[in-house]
Amino acid sequence: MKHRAQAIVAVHLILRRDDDVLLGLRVNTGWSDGCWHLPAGHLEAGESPLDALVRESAEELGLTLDPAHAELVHLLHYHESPPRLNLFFQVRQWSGSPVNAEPDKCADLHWFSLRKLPTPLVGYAGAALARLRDGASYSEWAEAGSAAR
Ligand SMILES: Nc1nc2c([nH]c(=O)n2[C@H]2C[C@H](O)[C@@H](COP(=O)(O)OP(=O)(O)OP(=O)(O)O)O2)c(=O)[nH]1
Repeated sequence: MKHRAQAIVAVHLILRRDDDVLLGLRVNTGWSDGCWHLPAGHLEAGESPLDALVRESAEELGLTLDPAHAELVHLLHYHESPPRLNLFFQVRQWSGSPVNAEPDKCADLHWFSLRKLPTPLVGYAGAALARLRDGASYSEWAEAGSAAR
């Protein structure tokens, strides 16, 4: 019998202001707390990745995103059990100003130059941004490190 993988899907927002990107400092989430990370969220039942991106942007940042302005720029397969498909959408136009709408889960929100990202940064987010800078639309990551392809 075939064993088909059942992957968890997570969407990530690369909100771009010229050469800057918006990152949040995770707290009280139970995963990578104390690290900077892109605004992100898990796909919920019945949602498309774009639905999830629009919902998470509103919940976490108070932003209204037009899905037409979201460009899928990278897919990172995270080797874990279950595996994770991490989708990265870049957005350069939006309505409203980003605010920290979930201060219980995010201690700080800040714009950073893509050339000078903060530490500690969630490893695979930094890897995806670096690979994207190199023009790659696909990469793989395992906790021990990345296996870029
Ligand atoms: N590799 C890995 N990534 C994880 C784990 N848990 C976890 O939240 N993440 C990452 C994937 C996404 O980047 C991001 C989404 O988490 P989130 O906590 O922002 O998700 P969410 O807003 O949908 O909230 P929830 O599903 O935890 O209730 O966190 C994990 O166990 N392994």
